[in-house]
Formats: sequence, structure tokens, C-alpha cells
Amino acid sequence: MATVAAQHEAAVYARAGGSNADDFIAGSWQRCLSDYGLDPSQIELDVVSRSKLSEHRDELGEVVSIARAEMENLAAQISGSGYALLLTDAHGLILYNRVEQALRSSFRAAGLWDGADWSELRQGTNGIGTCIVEHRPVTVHCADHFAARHTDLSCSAAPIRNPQGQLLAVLDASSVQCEGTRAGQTHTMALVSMSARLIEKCVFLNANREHLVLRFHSRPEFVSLIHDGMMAVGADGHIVAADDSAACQLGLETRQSVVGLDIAEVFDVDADMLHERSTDGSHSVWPMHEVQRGRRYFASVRASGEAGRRVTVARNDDSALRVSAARRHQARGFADLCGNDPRMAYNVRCARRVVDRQVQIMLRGETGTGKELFARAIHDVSRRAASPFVAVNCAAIPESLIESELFGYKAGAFTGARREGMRGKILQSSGGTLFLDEIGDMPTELQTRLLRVLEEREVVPLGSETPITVDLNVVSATHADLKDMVAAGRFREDLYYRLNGITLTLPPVRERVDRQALLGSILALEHDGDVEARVDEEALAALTRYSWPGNIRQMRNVLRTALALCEDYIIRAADLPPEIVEGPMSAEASGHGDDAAIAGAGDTGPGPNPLDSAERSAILTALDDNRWNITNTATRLDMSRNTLYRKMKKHGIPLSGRG
Ligand SMILES: Nc1ncnc2c1ncn2[C@@H]1O[C@H](COP(=O)(O)OP(=O)(O)OP(=O)(O)O)[C@@H](O)[C@H]1O
Repeated sequence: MATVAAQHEAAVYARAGGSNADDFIAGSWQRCLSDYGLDPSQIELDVVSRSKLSEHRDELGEVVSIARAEMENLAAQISGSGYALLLTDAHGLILYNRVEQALRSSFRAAGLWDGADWSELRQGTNGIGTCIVEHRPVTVHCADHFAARHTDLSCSAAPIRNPQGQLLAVLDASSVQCEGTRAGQTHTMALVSMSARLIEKCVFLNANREHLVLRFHSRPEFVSLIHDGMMAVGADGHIVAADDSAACQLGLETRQSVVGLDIAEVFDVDADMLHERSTDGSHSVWPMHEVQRGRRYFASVRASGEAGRRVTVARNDDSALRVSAARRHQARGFADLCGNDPRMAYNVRCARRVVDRQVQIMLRGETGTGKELFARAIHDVSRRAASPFVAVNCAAIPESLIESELFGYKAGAFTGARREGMRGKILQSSGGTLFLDEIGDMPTELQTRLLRVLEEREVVPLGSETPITVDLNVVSATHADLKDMVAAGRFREDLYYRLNGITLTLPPVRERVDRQALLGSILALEHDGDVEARVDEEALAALTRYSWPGNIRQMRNVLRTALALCEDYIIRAADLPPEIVEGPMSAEASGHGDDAAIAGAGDTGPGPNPLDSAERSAILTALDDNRWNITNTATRLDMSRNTLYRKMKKHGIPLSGRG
């Protein structure tokens, strides 16, 4: 064994010395020797703790669940071949393995196991680590490995990239028995690369669920398959992201070269046409032409907000609400936020229309109605999505610190200041979105400074005299009536109008008609198990009729506790606090409209009066369609204004949905 290791070592030194650009293995050995100072006979395994491992998994979020699903498919194709499938993060840390039961101990002994660090820096030349450095699919076969201890392995790895082309993760197929030649691994490499591309496609679609996604290919039968080009297009027609296949189809060097262009500059289509196609329900493929050279392509378009929602909420015989396994994901984007509540749908529509048009959005709503999440969704659909979203809660920071938090300070600006100074939140958000929560709590003198920054687009950190240019976009939020505060002289009128291009009012949960969808969305956020989670009929009835004074935040806390308490991931009434099971019904749920009406005709049994529910829904939809104009809504519903007012009162609908 010692001789084999010594021979390997000698081979490493010889080949590394003569490395040329075509020999990526020699190039990697050279790095191992000169850059990382590694010794081929002294490589140790490096494994992180379980808690660190779960932090790394959390960082990749839904990419892990998408990849796991695809790894199951791939495992079925290569079963019995002796290969393990591994998913690592962008640094080479193994997050998840898919190994046949009988082979588990040999893979574990080889270090191909969850938590092990396979970066080139730690393990020398290897499939995973070298794929990360090369940023392309590679096979590292047997004696290609730098470390003598790894020369029994054969690894084929391919990168998984995000919609901007940056490395997110690596998919690898490894064997612990060295057989055949590197060329013999071509088949494995092809399968791994194909799976990595499929995962990238899903990641792209999910990351762009708020945008239209145009898929195209020069052959109609290839549209919506693995080799088609994908472009995400914002509501205003600008290209937000493109994948490598799109660049390749168009003969471009990089995918980034089309990002930011209007889709009409690339193809003979425009945003309106795409919207129309995306909603005509036919999902058809149609011809279009590239503008510059007139080349013909075939395309289809996916509507924004469609697909990508992997959480399924469904009624069935034995359970009222179910959330499929291992689908925890952060609620992001409008599709996750609004269910089918007409006032939320109105808010989403308005936000989509004004985003990127320099209209400042002010969100109103009781505490816990989801204002921050809504602000984040606005950011995520905007052209600023790739830049930071920075949230500042003016009520949570002591008054004396708001100024330095927001505007930053120069080194040594005041006693206790950090030596290196601090970039304030305004500068941190430059190019992205600054979310000012509880703006009503901002001290008056800072209101004046903020107004100046908004007007002049420059910020002067504390202790400095040099203004710094900022690209500022503010979304603000308040639970207070700022108009009253303006009238009382506690909020500057000019700042109020500067921030309030449009006010969107988020309804409290007790007035929302999509409570069941909301419960499903929260459950999906909170549930992290490998099995399906369910809420039974009785618990669901209690959860939907409760008046939720603490809104979504309270709902989330109750479900989190219930999930921890319940048996077999089934939430029953006994898992809920008594005030929810026995508590007073909300006005809506006590017979004036509720999700049950939306849940479908199959929904029988005790519950709200379906006629009342239908009437309330019809009124809300008509109000929404008529922008809450009472005269037009009454005309549309063929009733007098007085009758409409009376019915709105009866159903607990406020006079203005817009605040
Ligand atoms: N549609 C949703 N689905 C799941 N969870 C949600 C949804 N909307 C909000 N939440 C959750 O509810 C909680 C409260 O939301 P958020 O902080 O956005 O509310 P807020 O109105 O900004 O509250 P506050 O006024 O107290 O700052 C958060 O934990 C958030 O993740």
C-alpha cells in the first residue's frame, strides 16, 4: 500500500509540474501543491457538526428539496450500478446523500457522507471540489485524485447554478470501486449533467414565479424541455433573468447580456402580448422572430404566479388540510401571499402596476397582517430584486439610534462609534429597497433629513460633510393613521405625500376570505418533516372561524406550537389553545362568508351559511373590480347605493378597501 501511495505521490509531482491548459487534472494538482500546500499522503477527512450541517441546508432552502426530488429520479435510473448520489453546497459540503442501503458503510468509510467537506482546498483534486473551481461538469477518476486515500473513487460532478449564473450547489455521482477508464464514465457524466440542468430549470422557474417565463427553441417539439431557452420577463416587459440555454440559442456569450433589455428588443413580442398569451389558457406553442437577424423560434409562456407552488392544500375525506412532506419554503412573492381574497388580490394588482414606476408604496394594516412580507414581495418582483432588501423598524430602534442606523456615520463621529465607521441602512439599500416599518414612529427631525435624502438622492453620514449619491426606493408601512398624525403636527405633510404615492391596506385576518389558504401557506412554512402534515376537520373549523386578533403572526405561532405538540403530524382540536377551540366566532365565520365557501361544493356539514358567503364574496369582487367606487359597484350589482351600504355593513366590509 505504501508503495502504491508513494507511486501516486511521484505521479502527482511529475504531472503537476508539466501542467498545461488542456490538462485540468494537472492544473488542479498544481493548485493543491502550490496554492493550498497539500501533501497527497496527508489528507484528512473534515466533517462539520450536525447543527452546522442543518444551517448549511437551511441556507440553500428549497434548492435542497428540488434536488432531492430529481435525485430520486436519477437514483431509479442508475440503481444497482454501485453509484451514490451526493448534493453539496457551493463550497463542497455534502448536504444530502442517496446511497443504496447495502453500500452505505463503504461510502461512509470513504467520507462520502453528509457533513463532509469535499472542497479542493480540503480534499485535493476530486469531482466535487474540482467542479466548483472549474465551474463546469468534470469527471475525476481513480488516480486522477490528488490524495492517495481517494484513488479508489470515481466521481462525476456537475454545477447547479442560480438564475444569475452563480454557483448554488453541485450534484455528484460517485463510486467507491475504481473500475474502467475515465472515458468509461461519459455515460454517468451525461446523466448527472442532465439532472443538474433539470434542477437548474426548476430553480429558475421557482425563483421567477412572480414573472412571466418565456421558453423558446428553434424546434417546436423542444419547447418546455431541458434544452429550451428560458427568460424571465417582468410586468413591464424587461428581461429579469435568462438561462445559459437562452444565451446559447441566441448565440450570445453570456446570459447577462440580455438582462435589463426590453423583451421587444430581442424578439418581435411585447409584454402585453406575452400577458395575453399567458392567460389564454391554451399553453400553446407559437412562432416568433428574433429582432436582430430575424431567426425564427417557437415559444410558450408561463403566467406569473403560476406553478412553482409545491405546497398542496386539498380537502379530502380524512383530513381537511394537508401539506406535502419536506416542502418547507419561505413565503415569498405575491403568489404565496394572497390566496383568493379580493382585497389582497387588489393590493397585488396595484403593486404590480406601480412597481418600477417610481411610485412610492405605503402599506397600512394592523400589526401582523404581513406588511413586511408584502414589502419583500414588492421588492422581489421589481427590477431591483437582485439588490438588497433592507428593513428598518422605526418603532424597535431607540430614537437616539435611528439616525446613525439610517444615515450611517464616519469613523470616530461620536463616542462609542465603531472605529471603521458604519454604512447606514439607506446606503446599504442603495439600488434595492428600503423598507421603513412603523414610519409614524420616526422622530420629526429625522423626517426632515429623510425627506432631504429622498429629494436630493444623496446621503451625508453623521460626522461627514461629503454627500454620497444613493439610488433609493422606499416602501413604508404603518399601523397608525398618518393623516391624523399630519393633522396633529406629528408627521411632516410633505414627507407623507412623498412616501405615499399609493396606500395599500392589508386586511386583518378576521376580514380575509382566504383563511384556509393562509393556514396552508403558514403550515408549509412551519412544517419541516419528511412526512405529510395535516389539520383535521374539527381543528380546521376552529382555526378558520376564530377572529385572530393577532393576525398572521398569531396564526403562525399557534400552528408552530400545534405542530410541535401533535401526534403523527396531524393537528387536532386538542392541539390548539382552548380560546381557539371554544372562542367567539369572527363576524365572517359566524355565517357571513368564509373559506368554506371557496373550498368547493363538496364542503358539507356545519359551517357558515353558503348563501351569505356567496353574497359577501360577490360584493367584495364587484367592489374590487370597481376600485371600491360605491356608485359603480351598486350599478354593477343592480342595487341601490343604500342597499349596498347596508349589505356591506352586514358582512363587515369596510367602506374603503384602499385605506
Ligand atoms: N401569507 C403569509 N403566509 C405565511 N406567513 C405569513 C404570511 N404573511 C405574513 N406571514 C408571517 O406572519 C408574521 C407577521 O408578518 P409581517 O412581519 O410581515 O407582518 P407586519 O404587518 O409587518 O407586522 P408588524 O406590523 O408587527 O411589523 C411573519 O412571521 C410572517 O412570516
